[in-house]
Amino acid sequence: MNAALRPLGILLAAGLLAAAPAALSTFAVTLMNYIGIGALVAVGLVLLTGIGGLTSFGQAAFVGVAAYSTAWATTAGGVSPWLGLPFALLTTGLAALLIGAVTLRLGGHFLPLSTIAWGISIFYLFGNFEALGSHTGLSGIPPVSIGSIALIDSRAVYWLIWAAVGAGALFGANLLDSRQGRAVRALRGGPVLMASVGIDPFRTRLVIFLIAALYAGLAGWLYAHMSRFVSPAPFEIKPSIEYLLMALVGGASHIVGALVGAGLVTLLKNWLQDVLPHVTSNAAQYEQIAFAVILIVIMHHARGGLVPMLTRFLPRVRRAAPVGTDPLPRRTLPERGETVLVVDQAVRRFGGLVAVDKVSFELKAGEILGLIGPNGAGKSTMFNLLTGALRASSGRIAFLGQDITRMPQRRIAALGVARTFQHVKLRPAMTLVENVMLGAHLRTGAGWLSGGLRLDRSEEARARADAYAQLARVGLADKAEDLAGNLPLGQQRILEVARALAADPVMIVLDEPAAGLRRKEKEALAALLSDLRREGLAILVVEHDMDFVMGLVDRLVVMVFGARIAEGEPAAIRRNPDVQAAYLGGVA
Ligand SMILES: Nc1ncnc2c1ncn2[C@@H]1O[C@H](COP(=O)(O)OP(=O)(O)OP(=O)(O)O)[C@@H](O)[C@H]1O
Repeated sequence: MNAALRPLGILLAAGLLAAAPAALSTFAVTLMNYIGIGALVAVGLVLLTGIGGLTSFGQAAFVGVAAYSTAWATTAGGVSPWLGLPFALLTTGLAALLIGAVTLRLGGHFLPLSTIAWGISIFYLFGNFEALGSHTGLSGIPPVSIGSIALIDSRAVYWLIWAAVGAGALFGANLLDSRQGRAVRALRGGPVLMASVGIDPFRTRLVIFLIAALYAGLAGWLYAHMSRFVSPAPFEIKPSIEYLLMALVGGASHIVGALVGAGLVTLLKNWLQDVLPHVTSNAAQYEQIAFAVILIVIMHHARGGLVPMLTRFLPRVRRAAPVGTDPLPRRTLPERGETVLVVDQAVRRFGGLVAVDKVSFELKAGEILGLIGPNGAGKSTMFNLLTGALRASSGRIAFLGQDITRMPQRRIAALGVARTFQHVKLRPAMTLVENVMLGAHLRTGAGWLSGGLRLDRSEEARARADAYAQLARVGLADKAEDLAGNLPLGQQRILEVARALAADPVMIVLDEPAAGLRRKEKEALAALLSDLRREGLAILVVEHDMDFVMGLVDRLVVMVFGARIAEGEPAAIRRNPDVQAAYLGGVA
């Protein structure tokens, strides 16, 4: 949305919402309350599913855990509903952590499947638990009171619900524009990308799963004190699917989409419940069929949902470049000439295939080393061993004197190893500057809460200034606010170099950085790498473009069939008969 339109849109929406209780009938206000509760759950699902790519069919069960918790605490325990809220969030949070810890390590379809199992089982638990009123449920739940005013009337509860929706939406939007939010947005880029910039993908998944459950928990608390009665039915798998539908219809990757989706699905459901009994005696089944049809139509025609479909026609918000902000502090690099990397007899086998066969070499600060060899020689595998993306079968790799042979990728990144990828791994829907800021994850420390509450602004400003500086360095500053997915492939490679530099590394490893670059871009890249060498960085380059490599590197290591067949200065390598034979015609 346009920068000027956004506050105007928010003001208009807030004005309409504030006028609604006075303007609408009691029935319509009650409907609005249900929309608000649905919207809260859907905001959590936007973060979890739309942005993080983790599908949950169990959100209604989390709503139920919270609703039952507060119902039980306030009826059997006699505590105030305000105390019921932290209790409800605690039980929901614990349930989410438990389920998340068990299932989030499993990839593929395990999460959706296990959330279905969780959604079904919790429904039966509620229904069979005497203390929770079995299938009859719990009644007599007290309303929430503010001072002496009990929020009994739907017009009174309306304010509480929509204040919660407003706060929840704001927290979600803030979070997405923060350090941890970028981590969530990077989840779809895969674990190797995440770990290469020092992010723990499992932890990120677990926390966003927890946050989505807490949104559902807040909705459950509101629901229990609005209805003043809870029974198992609203928390089974069908409402879970409806919540998911809300997020998908509105636009699974937009917070506003959650609100729009909740509105549309609730209104449609209400309309179907009015109309279908006149048409069929099986209204409930036909309602499900109608929702299934809508879901299929959306999947086919508007995968991103309605909000992105509409905002596509509006100009995107482009932030101004930072002015006068200090960038992030930098580490002290090792002295030039100091050995930073020692690879000693590294071996990596894939079954019977030896992809890296007893390879040894060293790399010094202020040096560019080229790793060359024909296709399948084992260069990328060697790279993956150095960065921790793969473990060596035997041998030893040391970085700055520390044994990193079996170290997890994230810890190696934290020591100062940054990389680019042969197959570019960027987040296309994030801007260039956001992609680069991802690289600075370990140099910043803002947590989830400070991101959501916007307490991270000064650190964010410094990280942005730093990212702009890196983009300026690689010649992409004028495109800083463009989406990375719109860049030509060659420039995407350069953007990966900027992201690697944002980590303030001691060593960068570049996997075919010149592939797809035009001549002028190659020259600019070579000039940049020479500058970095002068600054004392250790640089390792895998490259097929011999002209580029020969004019740039200090030394070359040549690999063929996994083994190192030669090492030396470019001129000597050019003359080496073994190398010429390996390349069938020479490298010159
Ligand atoms: N995960 C894997 N499982 C099985 N074999 C693999 C795996 N990764 C690489 N290999 C094999 O190891 C050998 C070395 O591959 P690698 O990708 O490291 O070569 P490369 O020198 O980087 O080649 P290219 O220049 O084509 O990228 C190849 O035979 C490849 O098929």
